[in-house]
Amino acid sequence: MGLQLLVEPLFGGALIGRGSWDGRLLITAAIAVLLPFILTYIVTSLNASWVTNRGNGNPPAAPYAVPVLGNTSQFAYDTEGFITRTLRRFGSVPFRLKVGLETMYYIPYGEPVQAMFKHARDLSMKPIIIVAMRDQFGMKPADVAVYERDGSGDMAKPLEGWEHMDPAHRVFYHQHHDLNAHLSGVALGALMARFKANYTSQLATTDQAGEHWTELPDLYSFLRDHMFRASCGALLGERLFELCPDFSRDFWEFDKHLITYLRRTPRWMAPRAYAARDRVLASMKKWYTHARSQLDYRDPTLAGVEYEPVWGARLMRARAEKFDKAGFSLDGCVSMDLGFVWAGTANVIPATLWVLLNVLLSENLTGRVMAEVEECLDEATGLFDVAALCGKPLLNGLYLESLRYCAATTSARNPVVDNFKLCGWSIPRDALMMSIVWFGAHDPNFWNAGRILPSGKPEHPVDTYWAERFLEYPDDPASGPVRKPNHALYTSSSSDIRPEKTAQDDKTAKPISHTAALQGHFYPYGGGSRICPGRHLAKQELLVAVAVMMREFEIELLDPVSARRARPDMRVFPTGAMGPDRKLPIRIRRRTR
Ligand code: HEM
Repeated sequence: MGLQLLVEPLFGGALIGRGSWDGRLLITAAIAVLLPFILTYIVTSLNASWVTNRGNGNPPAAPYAVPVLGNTSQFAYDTEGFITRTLRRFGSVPFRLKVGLETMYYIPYGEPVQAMFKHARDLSMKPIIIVAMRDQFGMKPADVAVYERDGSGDMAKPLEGWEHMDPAHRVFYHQHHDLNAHLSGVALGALMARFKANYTSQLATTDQAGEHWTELPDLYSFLRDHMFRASCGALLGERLFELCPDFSRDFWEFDKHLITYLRRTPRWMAPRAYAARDRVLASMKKWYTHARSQLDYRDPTLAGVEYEPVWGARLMRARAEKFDKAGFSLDGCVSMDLGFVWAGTANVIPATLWVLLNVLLSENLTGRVMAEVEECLDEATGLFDVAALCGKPLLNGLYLESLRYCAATTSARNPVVDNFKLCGWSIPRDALMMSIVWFGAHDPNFWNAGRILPSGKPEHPVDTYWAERFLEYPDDPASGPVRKPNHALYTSSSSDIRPEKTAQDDKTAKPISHTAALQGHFYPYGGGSRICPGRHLAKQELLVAVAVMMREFEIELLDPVSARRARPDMRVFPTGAMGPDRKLPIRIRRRTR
């Protein structure tokens, strides 16, 4: 009877009701076709429950219905829905996924992901970096082999058994070291100063906006193109855009197709996607060839020079030298640096959009943001003081909420030791472990979602952007990012909650983002010793980008109803921070001062 209920909607109740021979034959055929899937699902579900209750050993496998394919199609084509459902089933128990011919281990938010970040010494990022280089950035097999050869880890001391490896071949270590050294301290200050100067001068001189209102088709494209140019100019130098004027257009076309590359869609099925990647790689190659022909990165007069226009940041010279010594081909170097440009821009720019959009959507927020921003302007230079911006409570809150709202970044590791244990579960050596920040960042039971409305629904559900979510206001016990157990705090009858905060309130607010408070629910930059090396740059760029945009222009959304409905574009989930799912037409004019 159960099976009949299942096949009826598929094969037509009328036919079955008639009781004809044809109908019965069809039912029998349908049962014969579906039975293996149903049985597979039942067996894998029972097994999952049994292993989960056992509480140790190899983590349970997520149930599936299709024998050989396992979870492949759900994971590849409905990642968000599938992982949400599976997390509901397993709670904080890590689980196995059968994707393609590989097994991966999904690490839930909370305690398990914190444990993963803590065990840096026993874990590596090698497999995921190789996958990204090969599938995303088009690295060829000979160059992938340079990566594969290195099992020495990314710490200064090589892993056991790798002590005698040629130090020049330790690509993971050099990359990790150079990124951390050149994206912090003095180098970060120099990078940021260039970003700020580039971006401020671009916005001051753009002919897309003047003293009269001009309509533009999309706020995101406007922001994206200026931020991208300023950021790439600061990192790779101004020659890049002189040599490749279409670099920005080609890059974002490439970025749009990222999910296609990650799904390993064959080239013949997605020729436009691969053509876009070919174009952006060709541009990077042109720049690389030019830089090599113009300036020897070993030139002793360049030592200590943070920036020159040919190679850009000192980091780029350091990378080129290490890549050459490791044995990468020119194409290999190009893929490496396309990866770096992508990491350096493709998350921070969408994250900036959500701050800007939400500020523009609310008069109250616009006023409060302008109040903070004005206090950070250095009148003498006409430029913003980055440290002052980073210290402003509301701006911090907007930045954090934006990452919570739009980031679907992945942290992946694999054990490099036998018998690796995570919260009591055994993960085999070399197995791929992964965790996506989105799920913890959207857990409705964890985050403060504001007051409970008379309808019983929260005022600021986790799938909406709430400017004050990360802020703790001393006179508002219902504030702060984590939902408190005292339900009465959030009921709308609680008269001491003022619906709208003021600039004065913001001065007293404290942004809360430390790991202990957020209990493994918020890791947009990953964590542990392999946390994103560009996180400081990202935060500073985002705040400067918003401040300069708000100070330079008056911007009005032409269709605020549609803009209010804009959500992260889930079609690209989980490739990183997601931009909006629609165009955001605006009118814009320069502020008169
Ligand atoms: C909002 C912006 C950003 C987000 C959300 C983000 C997120 C991440 C995440 C999740 C990782 C993996 C970390 C882990 O597995 O624990 C990562 C790695 C990385 N990020 Fe970022 N990132 C951002 C901005 C930047 C910027 C501005 C740069 C550089 C200019 C950058 C450069 C990198 C690099 C090079 C890696 C790989 C590190 C390695 O190989 O060890 N990121 N990022």
